[in-house]
Amino acid sequence: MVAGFTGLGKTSFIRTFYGTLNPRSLVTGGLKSKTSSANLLGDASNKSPTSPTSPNGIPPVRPNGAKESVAYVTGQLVRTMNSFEALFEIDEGIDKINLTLVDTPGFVGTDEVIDSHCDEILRYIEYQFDLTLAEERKVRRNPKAIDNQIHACLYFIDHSSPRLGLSDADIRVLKRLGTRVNLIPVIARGDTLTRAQNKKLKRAILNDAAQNQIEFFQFMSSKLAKKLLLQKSEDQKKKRISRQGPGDDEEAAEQGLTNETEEEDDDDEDEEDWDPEYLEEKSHLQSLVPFTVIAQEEDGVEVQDENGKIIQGREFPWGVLNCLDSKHCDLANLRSALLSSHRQELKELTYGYFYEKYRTEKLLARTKSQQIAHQQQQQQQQQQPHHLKNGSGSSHLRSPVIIGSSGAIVGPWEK
Ligand SMILES: Nc1nc2c(ncn2[C@@H]2O[C@H](COP(=O)(O)OP(=O)(O)OP(=O)(O)O)[C@@H](O)[C@H]2O)c(=O)[nH]1
Repeated sequence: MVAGFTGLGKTSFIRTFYGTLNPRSLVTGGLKSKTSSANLLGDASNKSPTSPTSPNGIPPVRPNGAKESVAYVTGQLVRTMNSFEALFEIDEGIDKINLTLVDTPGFVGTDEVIDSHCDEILRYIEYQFDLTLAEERKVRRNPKAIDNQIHACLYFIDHSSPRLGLSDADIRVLKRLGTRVNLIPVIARGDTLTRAQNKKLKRAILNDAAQNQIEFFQFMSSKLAKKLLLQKSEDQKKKRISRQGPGDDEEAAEQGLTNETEEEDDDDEDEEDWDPEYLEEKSHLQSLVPFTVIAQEEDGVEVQDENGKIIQGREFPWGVLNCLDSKHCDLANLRSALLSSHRQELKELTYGYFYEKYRTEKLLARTKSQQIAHQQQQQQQQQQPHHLKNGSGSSHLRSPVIIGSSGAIVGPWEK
């Protein structure tokens, strides 16, 4: 899912991202619509970004057909007025993936409007949780049930404002979205930033996030990063000592690096087993956060590299920019993290943390509402005239029946 303020390049990103995929065939919208497709902002005919959802609070379903999905990612670029789910079945190495790209309308307007727009996004994410919850409650679960969850929300940050970093509105939105989804910060239109500006901006965003307790998805935990750093410097020291001879062993011991590394907690046993190359990749990805991306040229403009090969890029009077060149921007790294190296980790966090948290909150809320309903019933019974309390009147219920929060009738056995 992409989210953020209007005009930052979210749709352009989705289109460029699509250009990097190997689509097998397009999954028809009907397949997804039965289980999860939902339009965040109401009916497609309603063009207002602040239009309400259906009365029951669940966003109405709007299926996207195969044709629509392709048209969306290849047609003319227009402002996103309604959210859009594009579904693709892709080949990623040896894996076959059902990938859903969710575009959302950009935030615009007063704080109140932005907050209600954020509500819509949250409701959408929670709606996907509800679908999983409903599936889990079934006696016979559907073995072919589609993975509905939003595993990553790429949050686009504006870099045109004079104040570097996150705006107050970004902070408010990020704090809320971060309770429900893996957040990955993105700086779009990277071609408009120099290397120094980009570096400064990244630092400012991370500082603002840390100061405001906003947690982005960690490609590598700080503990593991520290461990890796110590390991590296230890390796370097060892190399230096072997070059200089045995006399310098003591110096290495004095540094205490080896011990320090071993003293680190043992609760990262799984991480210890990771292949060093994977650790390197994790560390590199973490160093890129927030990811700077550049979208390809729009309106069918063909861009060729110096060898005449057509590429996803942008052409300037001074040269050609390749969106997938890691020297130009972080798009290729982000793509590989989302679809390959961190795909599983993102999914595990979604189910193991965000979904579980939502499920617990929901169950607790249900229990509480049942308790309140029960207390109210008891109070009503106590206030009833004496002859009704003794069972001689119309009250024939021996045990209280409670209407649960879901509307289901539950008995005292449920307490
Ligand atoms: N120079 C440059 N322009 C870009 C880039 N990405 C997008 N744009 C331009 O920025 C404008 C807005 O892009 P969109 O992709 O529509 O932005 P959006 O965030 O989806 O906007 P909303 O639909 O309002 O939410 C378009 O004119 C794009 O061509 C980029 O990497 N570099």
